[in-house]
Amino acid sequence: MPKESFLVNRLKAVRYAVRGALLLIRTEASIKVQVVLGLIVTALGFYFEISNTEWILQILAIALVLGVEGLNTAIEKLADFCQPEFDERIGFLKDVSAGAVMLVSVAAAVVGLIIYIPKFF
Ligand SMILES: Nc1ncnc2c1ncn2[C@@H]1O[C@H](COP(=O)(O)OP(=O)(O)OP(=O)(O)O)[C@@H](O)[C@H]1O
Repeated sequence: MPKESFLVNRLKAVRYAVRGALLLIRTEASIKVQVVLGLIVTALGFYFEISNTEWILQILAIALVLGVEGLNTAIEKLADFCQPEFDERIGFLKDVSAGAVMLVSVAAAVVGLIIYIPKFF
């Protein structure tokens, strides 16, 4: 079978990644909540006509939370697949992974507060 070109391989990788992102949004409750929050702050961004720098920080914050949340979901699924039984090591792994989500979420919330508190008050 002829080897597929670099371009075809890259296009396939993009297709799989888009499928993964859609699966994540369709199946994971936590991601749905994060997506809704992302849409709300995006609407606020348009309403308050935030600056380019504020848009960049807001987009990075949203992408960081969704990205880390996605990786956390993948780690949880992989852990459940590798060890469905109770195992302290799996508990540690899942706690650390959830902790990473919490850290970026707190940072994103602080970014949001720094942008919007002055606009509301
Ligand atoms: N197999 C296991 N062995 C030991 N502890 C586990 C195991 N599975 C889950 N835990 C503990 O329960 C916590 C919650 O795990 P769970 O897989 O339900 O994640 P979750 O955060 O509820 O996921 P979701 O994003 O689906 O709501 C983990 O952080 C961990 O402390």
